[in-house]
Amino acid sequence: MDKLLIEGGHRLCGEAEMSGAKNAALPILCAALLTREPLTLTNVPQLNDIGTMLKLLAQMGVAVQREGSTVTLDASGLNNPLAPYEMVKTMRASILVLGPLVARCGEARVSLPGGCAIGARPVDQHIKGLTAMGADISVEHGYVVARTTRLKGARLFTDMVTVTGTENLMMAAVLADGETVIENAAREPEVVDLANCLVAMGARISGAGTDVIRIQGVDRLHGATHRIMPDRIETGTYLCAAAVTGGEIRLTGTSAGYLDAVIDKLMDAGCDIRTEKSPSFEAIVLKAPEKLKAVSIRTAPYPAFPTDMQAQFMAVNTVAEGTAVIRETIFENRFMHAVELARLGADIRIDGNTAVVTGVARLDGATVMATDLRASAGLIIAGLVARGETLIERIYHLDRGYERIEQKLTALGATVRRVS
Ligand SMILES: CC(=O)N[C@H]1[C@@H](OP(=O)(O)OP(=O)(O)OC[C@H]2O[C@@H](n3ccc(=O)[nH]c3=O)[C@H](O)[C@@H]2O)O[C@H](CO)[C@@H](O)[C@@H]1O
Ligand SMILES: C=C(OP(=O)(O)O)C(=O)O
Repeated sequence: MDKLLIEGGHRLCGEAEMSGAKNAALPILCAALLTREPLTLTNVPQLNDIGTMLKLLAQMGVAVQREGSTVTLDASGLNNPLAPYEMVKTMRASILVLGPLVARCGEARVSLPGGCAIGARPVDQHIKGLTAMGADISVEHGYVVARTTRLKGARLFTDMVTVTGTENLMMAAVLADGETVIENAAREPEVVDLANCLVAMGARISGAGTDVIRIQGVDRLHGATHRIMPDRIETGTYLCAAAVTGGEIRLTGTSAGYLDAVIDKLMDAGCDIRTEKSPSFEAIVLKAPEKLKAVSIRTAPYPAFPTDMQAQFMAVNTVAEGTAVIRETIFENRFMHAVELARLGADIRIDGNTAVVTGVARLDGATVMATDLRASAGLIIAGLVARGETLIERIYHLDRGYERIEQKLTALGATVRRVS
């Protein structure tokens, strides 16, 4: 099993290009199931989750062509509306085939998904919404089994803000009969990116990016070409890595507009951040202070601070001046990186969904274990600033969500090596 060996203490300086967003690309790949015509996507990141999703779609009968970061999907031959456990056990986003399959085929058999073990992560809201639209759904032997004639538009209210729930229901609604209104919808930029792609395919959607999304069902969608939005979590991760090492970096291929909450906190920590913008280009430039100040955060749905950046900020706070309080309100088991950070000498106290992090003068390299995707990112950030060598085990999590991370970090001046 691959491990990552980091020699800490090098400032990150220079330029890195950010990739397309995993959490936008995954739902948008599933949108290809909604049409018989080809969907071409550009800026698709090369990640294990993307590979898994493409295999899943291919075994359903979708023709997949991939050339670098461009993927073309042709679902005219869709003939097997099944998502088997073996293919979906590593990936939460596999549940996103459910809505499109029910809408297009009138049936689906989708294994309950796996993904990061950061909480129970039920899919009851997806099921509740599809049921309200007329699907007959049962859970049998670990599979969601759905059947319907044509879905009917409905007024849907999710009990909590759910990102993939909103995406699944929006994809189901685009081919439903009549109007669907999703209330309490997720406002994440990835939901908006999916809506933009669906609109390019002929869907009628308004309100994406607000908490009420309206969808007028159409009889069919057509092919389109769509560019996947930049990965705001990858961007935030590199900003934290530069901040913690006292570095100065310029990130291209990304956009500050999706990162207000994260950039605000880094500025509170003392970083100097500016954006360079022209109609066709945007870059974010960060210069770290001599000494970072502790910053408290509370995770919540967009536009508030993202849970997917919580581990990285915990790592930043371990060496900042002062004490930070970190509240995780989205996932009940997303502090697993704390005990691993403690191995490096971090001072962290956990009480329920709250972590109190008191900055220490320095971290010391040690062997640690990555427990999920963003925990891995948090450990890398800590390893970059720790004295000596840090060995991170189980980095397969990392390969689900960060494209060419060793190359990008190395180009910025880090000493990072993958070892078996
Ligand atoms: C592939 C993808 O886009 N993953 C992102 C997505 O995950 P994902 O879409 O799985 O996360 P949700 O927004 O659905 O989860 C939010 C909360 O709602 C709960 N819930 C959700 C659905 C449901 O039917 N029932 C229920 O109880 C979850 O357990 C969690 O506590 O949004 C999360 C929150 O921003 C991010 O951390 C993930 O990176
Ligand atoms: C939790 C994440 O991914 P997933 O929802 O795919 O498990 C993430 O991207 O941080």
